Amino acid sequence: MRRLDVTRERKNCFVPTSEIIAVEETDLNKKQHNSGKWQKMAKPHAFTVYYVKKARNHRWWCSDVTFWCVDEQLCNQWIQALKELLELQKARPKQLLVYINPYGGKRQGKRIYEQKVAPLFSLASISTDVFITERANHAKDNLFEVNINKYDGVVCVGGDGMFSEVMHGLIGRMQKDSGIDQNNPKAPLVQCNIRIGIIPAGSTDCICYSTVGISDPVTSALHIIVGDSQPLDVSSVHHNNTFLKYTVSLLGYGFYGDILKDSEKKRWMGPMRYDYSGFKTFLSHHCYEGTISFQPAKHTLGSPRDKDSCRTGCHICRQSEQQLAEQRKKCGLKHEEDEEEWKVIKGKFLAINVVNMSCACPRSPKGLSPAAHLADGSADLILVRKCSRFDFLRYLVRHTNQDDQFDFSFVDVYRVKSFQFTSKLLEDNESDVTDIGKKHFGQFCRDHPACCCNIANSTWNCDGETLDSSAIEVRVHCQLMKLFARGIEENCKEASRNQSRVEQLL
Ligand SMILES: CCCCCCCCCCCCC/C=C/[C@@H](O)[C@H](COP(=O)(O)O)NC(=O)CCCCC
Ligand SMILES: Nc1ncnc2c1ncn2[C@@H]1O[C@H](COP(=O)(O)OP(=O)(O)O)[C@@H](O)[C@H]1O
Ligand SMILES: [Ca+2]
Repeated sequence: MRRLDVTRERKNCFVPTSEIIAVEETDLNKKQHNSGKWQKMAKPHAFTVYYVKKARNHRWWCSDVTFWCVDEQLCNQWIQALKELLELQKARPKQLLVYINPYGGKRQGKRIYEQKVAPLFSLASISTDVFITERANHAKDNLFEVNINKYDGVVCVGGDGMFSEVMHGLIGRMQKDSGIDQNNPKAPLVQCNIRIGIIPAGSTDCICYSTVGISDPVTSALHIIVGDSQPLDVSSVHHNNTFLKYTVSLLGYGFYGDILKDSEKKRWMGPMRYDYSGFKTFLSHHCYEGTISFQPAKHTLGSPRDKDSCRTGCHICRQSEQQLAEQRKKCGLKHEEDEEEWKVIKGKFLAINVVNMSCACPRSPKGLSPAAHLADGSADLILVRKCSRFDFLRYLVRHTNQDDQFDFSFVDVYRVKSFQFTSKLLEDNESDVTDIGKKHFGQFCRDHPACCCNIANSTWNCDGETLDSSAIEVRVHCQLMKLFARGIEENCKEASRNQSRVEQLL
């Protein structure tokens, strides 16, 4: 194929076809061609290639380059050839179902979608059915009714809560269609092959940040367009053989549960509500007593204290994927009895966090567990035992800097595949239902009334949704669903430098 010269003073660049967004014949009436030698062309022809340009900090944006030539046939041949190359990109979505939460974050979801995302989808010839939610659970309910097979993916515009809603709709629908009882905590769940794309427009946007590396609507739209795919572990939460919720990011009791509960009353403050409630909860310094049991994740190679983080093409997640495939071959969807040992820990805790991913977000760029993996079939259990306010502050500050947040005597971290928690209050009530006196201690610790140990239960923060249950059972389901994402790319700065250094387009 002959080469076309690249016009303008732009540096030449190399773009993999997988990152070309669209190719269009250029409207010469709109495009100025009064620079360089093209000015002298009697009747120029041109086409424009739109492609992904990688900037710093994992940010992507849509750039374009226009090629001019005098030969109309040659120009058309190039357009045709490039369009055929794009047709070969089979992982790209053609039809998407979009849910927008107009009240998430700073209430900008609709504007963000219309101004930043819809034009890119249209450029990439993606058709969309857009649904603006009118109430909580609207998207979830709708997902049980729509003809889901019509779509190549579902996009949610909002925060982690909105993502959680869409995920519950899709996973729930999948289990219902396959006759799986979600109330059975041991039921092997059916994988959800319809990918979800997240356009961040919420308050924390931790799921987007932890899977793409930045909370930026344009970057996320481009990940959807190029058809990226990132498998994701999902944990199910049950109480007494009753299904409560699924979680992919943070399941937190104590500190993060209390922040969430308080912040819900301050929704009008927007994302700032978390700073306000965070400060208030920090000052209240409540700790909670209970029993934790967990099964360590022995199948995975990594550890929560690893220095390396989960990155695009992570070998630890790939190894778990292989194990999963082998297990499926061996047992199909049959449940395999799990006899592995349970470890039990009793104590007083300021925070009990179970995280399926790092939980990195703009507030905490490394996240709650920097070495957690997106798709290894395990979660990191972080226990912050009762300590002084000062020590707890030191711990929190380490969420925002490079220091090791697990290097404290009052913090323990375990990689687990299942986990259970029962609050002391519930244990007492269950073991001694007749001892009515015990129930009247109210908010105070019986051992030391002056300490901050709260006899009342905390609530669970389940991906930003409150969950009131003082006893739960959690199980990690390896790679239960997929996102339009590629994980966090290594050496992003290096990649963007290379992109502009290499010399040829195609
Ligand atoms: C002295 C400085 C202390 C700073 C500590 C900062 C710690 C931040 C950790 C953030 C962890 C985030 C885990 C993600 C949780 C989200 O799923 C949840 C809901 O998100 P969304 O639906 O988008 O609103 N967000 C939260 O629970 C907020 C936690 C904020 C804590 C300050
Ligand atoms: N139209 C709506 N009105 C009220 N709540 C909604 C609506 N659509 C979705 N929700 C709910 O709002 C909650 C928070 O949404 P989210 O997009 O995560 O915003 P934020 O990040 O600010 O919490 C979710 O639980 C979701 O179910
Ligand atoms: Ca994981």
